[in-house]
Amino acid sequence: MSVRIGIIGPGGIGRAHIARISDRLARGRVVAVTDIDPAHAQRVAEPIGAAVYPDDAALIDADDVDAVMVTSFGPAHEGSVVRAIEAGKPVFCEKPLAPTAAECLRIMDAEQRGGRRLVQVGFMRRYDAGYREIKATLERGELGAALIVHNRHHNPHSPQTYLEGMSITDTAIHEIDVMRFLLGEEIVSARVDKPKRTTSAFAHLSDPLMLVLRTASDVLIDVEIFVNNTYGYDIKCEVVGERGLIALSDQNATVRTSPTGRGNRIAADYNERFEAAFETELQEWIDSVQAGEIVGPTSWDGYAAAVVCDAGVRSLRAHGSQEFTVDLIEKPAFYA
Ligand SMILES: NC(=O)C1=CN([C@@H]2O[C@H](COP(=O)(O)OP(=O)(O)OC[C@H]3O[C@@H](n4cnc5c(N)ncnc54)[C@H](O)[C@@H]3O)[C@@H](O)[C@H]2O)C=CC1
Ligand SMILES: O=C1[C@@H](O)[C@H](O)[C@@H](O)[C@H](O)[C@H]1O
Repeated sequence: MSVRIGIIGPGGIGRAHIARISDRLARGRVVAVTDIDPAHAQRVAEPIGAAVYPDDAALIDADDVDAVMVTSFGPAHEGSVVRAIEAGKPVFCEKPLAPTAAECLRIMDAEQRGGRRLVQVGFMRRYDAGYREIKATLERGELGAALIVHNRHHNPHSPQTYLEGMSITDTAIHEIDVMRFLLGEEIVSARVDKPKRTTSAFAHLSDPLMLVLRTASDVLIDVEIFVNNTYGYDIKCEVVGERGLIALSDQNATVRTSPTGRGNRIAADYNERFEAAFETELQEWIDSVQAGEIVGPTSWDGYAAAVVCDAGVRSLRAHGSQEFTVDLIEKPAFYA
């Protein structure tokens, strides 16, 4: 039998996930929808024959909802995730698990009180073939130890609702998580430097930013964050090892040559760039729900990334260029 999924807040990414589950993935079905905008929920639910619920609590408690997806905006995540945990239902929560470490700690407390793992966080880059190849290469020791990592995270445009701080908590959080995944260690400090501002961003936003992180073993990581580059969704990651470099290649399988030169397309958005990763991530989540054992990125991973974000946001608010320590609690045995 298919896993019957209820989705809370199907905006941009939520609708893309519904399309994946309905058209391309196996063993899952979206049967319930809710959104803070009921007319929007109705529009999303109708074509897939799903039921509409007035709020997250009603959807979570519905008898025919086996598992919950939370794709509302970050500040609304904690309430829905905790409700799902308290109802004993597996919950896939888009990143960030929550925008601050304090909210993530409350989610972890609820999950531990319930006594079993129910939460998977939507850190989809862990499922990307390029990042997996980098991780495997580092683990085989072919490049010696990693010393420095350069990252680029560009978006073409950010909306007016994208506020100061989100460059860290909503955007660079992908790099923060994937650096922990690749290097297998925690980040211990964060600093934000502010370069010259672009004229393409809304006035309330500092853009671009440079986030500089240091890990427990002293690997230095930089993340160039630019969410109004005007040209595309551009992601780079290059690890400098003791005996060589390894980097993500451009996302395209082909390179086109024409009278204007040689090149490839830049992805327009996260769906185009990471489609394969999203599909693997969601299929593994559906299968893990069916198997009764959740296996993807945990609440601890969501919390550990949020603590780094907290330090980065503090540096940003201190007008940048000041390093802040990342203070993690001791990892509970529950998440070992
Ligand atoms: N993994 C990835 O690459 C991506 C992850 N995301 C994450 O997904 C989440 C949603 O992002 P988008 O889809 O871009 O946002 P969006 O603004 O397009 O959609 C959010 C939806 O949630 C609804 N909503 C807001 N508060 C709600 C509440 N309290 N209860 C129910 N519904 C509520 C809104 O009405 C809207 O339909 C964010 O946490 C974002 O960081 C978004 C894009 C890509
Ligand atoms: O997760 C995502 C968005 O929420 C975020 O706002 C963008 O900056 C990221 O590129 C995208 O992958």
